[in-house]
Amino acid sequence: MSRHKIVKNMDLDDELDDFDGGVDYNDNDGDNTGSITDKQIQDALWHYYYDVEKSVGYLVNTHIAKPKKENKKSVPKKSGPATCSERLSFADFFKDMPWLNTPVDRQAIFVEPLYLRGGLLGGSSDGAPKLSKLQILAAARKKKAQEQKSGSSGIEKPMSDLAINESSKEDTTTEVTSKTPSRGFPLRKRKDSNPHEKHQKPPSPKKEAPKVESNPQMDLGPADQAEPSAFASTMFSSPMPPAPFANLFTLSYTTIATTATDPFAGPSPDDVVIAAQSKANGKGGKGPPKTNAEKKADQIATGVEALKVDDTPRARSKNLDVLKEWGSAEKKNEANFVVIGHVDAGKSTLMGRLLYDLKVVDQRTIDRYRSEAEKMGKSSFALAWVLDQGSEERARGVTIDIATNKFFTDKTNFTILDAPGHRDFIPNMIAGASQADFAVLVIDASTGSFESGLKGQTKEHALLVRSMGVQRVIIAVNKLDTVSWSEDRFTEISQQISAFLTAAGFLSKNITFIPCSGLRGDNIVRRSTEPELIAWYNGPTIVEELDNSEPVTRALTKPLRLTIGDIFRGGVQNPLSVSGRIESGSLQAGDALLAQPAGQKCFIRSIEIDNEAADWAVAGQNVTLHLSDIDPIHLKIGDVLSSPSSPIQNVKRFTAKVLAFEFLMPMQIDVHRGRLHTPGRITEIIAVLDKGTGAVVGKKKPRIVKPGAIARVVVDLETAVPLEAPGRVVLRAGGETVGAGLLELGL
Ligand SMILES: Nc1nc2c(ncn2[C@@H]2O[C@H](COP(=O)(O)OP(=O)(O)OP(=O)(O)O)[C@@H](O)[C@H]2O)c(=O)[nH]1
Repeated sequence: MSRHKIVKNMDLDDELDDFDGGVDYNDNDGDNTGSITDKQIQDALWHYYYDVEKSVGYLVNTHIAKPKKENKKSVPKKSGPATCSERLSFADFFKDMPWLNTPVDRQAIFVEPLYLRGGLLGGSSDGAPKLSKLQILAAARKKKAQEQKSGSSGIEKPMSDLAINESSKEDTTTEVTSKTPSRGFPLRKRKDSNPHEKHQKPPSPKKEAPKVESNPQMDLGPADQAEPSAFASTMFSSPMPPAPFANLFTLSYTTIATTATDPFAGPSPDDVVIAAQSKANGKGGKGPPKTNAEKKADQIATGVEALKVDDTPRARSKNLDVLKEWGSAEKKNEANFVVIGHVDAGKSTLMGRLLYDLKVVDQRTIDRYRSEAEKMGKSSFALAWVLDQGSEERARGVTIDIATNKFFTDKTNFTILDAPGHRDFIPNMIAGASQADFAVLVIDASTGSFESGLKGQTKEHALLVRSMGVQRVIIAVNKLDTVSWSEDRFTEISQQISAFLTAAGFLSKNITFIPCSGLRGDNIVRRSTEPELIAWYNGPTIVEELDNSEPVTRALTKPLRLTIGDIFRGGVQNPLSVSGRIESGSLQAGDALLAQPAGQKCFIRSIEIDNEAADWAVAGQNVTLHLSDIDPIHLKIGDVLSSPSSPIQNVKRFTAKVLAFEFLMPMQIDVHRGRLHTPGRITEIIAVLDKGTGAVVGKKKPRIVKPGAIARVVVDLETAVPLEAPGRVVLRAGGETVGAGLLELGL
């Protein structure tokens, strides 16, 4: 705790009550020596860090024991110890400290060595220092360089900052060649030897160091002066250092009494440490200004960080005609589907079963999950663990983030995007839905669960995927084993959901219902053999229905767009990689990319598709791109990569045609587009539109839009982000989805 905080927390009366010390402070015998005021006591305590004994000693010496006259003599114009606002000399402050009472005959005099001590750990002091060959070589080089340069203002290469050892050697050697005596301790680099500072400031005429009253034997030229430590700065900083040398420190131990200033004028060492710690923890606060050494260390660290990426070799483009390559390649359909539905509907279990029955996951893995899940008392979640890999997801039994997995049928390569059902994780569900070609909506058919799901996320998820452009949905009427494979229950659910989905804009031909049990594996990969079920259903399984999907149309000829879904850093071969689905266009190794919103250019070093190297990729494919020529700080999840020749623009304002999930009015919102989300505000409602024709209905500029209506709204964002028509956006406020729709125009 800092001194100031300690003082704040102290009760002065308590502190005084604790001490009697044999002195009667109220004993006023008419003499001034006995009348010590509260202020004087408080000042004494403050002055002596609440050391009661010292405070009393001081008060007794000053006001009681010594005659008034003498008192005045020793502390002129003062009736107590120096207050905070008054300057206090170190001689006064430390006068009772033993180290300043060293008898004169025992005081040491510092004698400087004549030459720099060379060799290991200073080496022998006989004669001239022994220098290494490297030192001699460096000295000769330095001397030559100095002769060639006029003055001392040459600009060093920023790279030389990285050669810390080398430069320190050079400094030392320079000392030798110029016969400047060493002080016997390592010298720090001077402020004006920082090349970055030289770039910023024009060279200025050489200035004289300020004259400080000191022992001439101990005088150091500014070039030799080390920078003070934080503690030294606090305790010994010169009272009025001229601005240019404010950060230089003179080790004038013999002048302490004359150069001392208020040691508490700046932050205490504790405060410095606390500020540094809180800064390191990212807990706000600007903290104390950085010393030159710290700034330099930062610059070097930044340089090294930047080098890591810049060092990555750039790939040469093969200049392929990617669309031609794509046309002649052997290819299968590729489809991404998102699995949606209310929490605990059985989404992860169903997908785990699908992967298990298709042998994407082996028996041993499932057995391991089962025994681990049993230990946690969650044995029914073993199949869900195929997708729920996070420890928190497993402990809580809920999906938190989108889980992806792949499987292949004869016709199609599928990517599963298993979305979380819990309302708290809707933003992650939106991210998954934004990459999906179609959706599998899982409904819990067990008694009561279907009904609560309808009130929960079943409808919200379905509306969201429709608003995000998904046209086809397969409904898995799940957990039918819990209702004895009841056809009535299946029919009831199908009718209600069908009515809702068609109202939400899905065409009947794009909606399919399949009765199933993910836990048991009925109608997932294999057809059910349950007599009660096969008595009334002999339609396709989930996988058969997935495989019946129409091939996805790809926006191959449109400009390249890829939203970053994940970022990987620190790989040995690939220091920076990103993954995501190519929404439109194509790319190849060696291509330049523009990362928005940062506006930074980078290059594709190499490409991976399904963990295999590839030369190119096209819209619809999920890719991992290894990048070069960009600092990772310019990239984050949700950013968009595009081609520099037809870049996506950052917009701060747009109009959108949205379906209102809740009442809409001018209000604060969050705008979601895939993984990207940013705060903004609905600033204007332009009109309410007819659902079928899109014509304006009612009066223009209404003040409010009812749930279920479609409206054209203007949205202003806090920061510009990459958005363009006809992108899909979701508007959320207070943890609820309030609307979703089509971006019409960036303004
Ligand atoms: N009886 C029965 N239980 C099932 C079936 N499918 C899933 N369950 C159980 O339902 C519970 C929830 O399953 P999950 O797969 O985690 O549900 P989820 O929809 O993925 O949950 P979130 O992702 O957290 O929303 C687990 O205890 C499963 O064992 C089923 O077909 N029949």
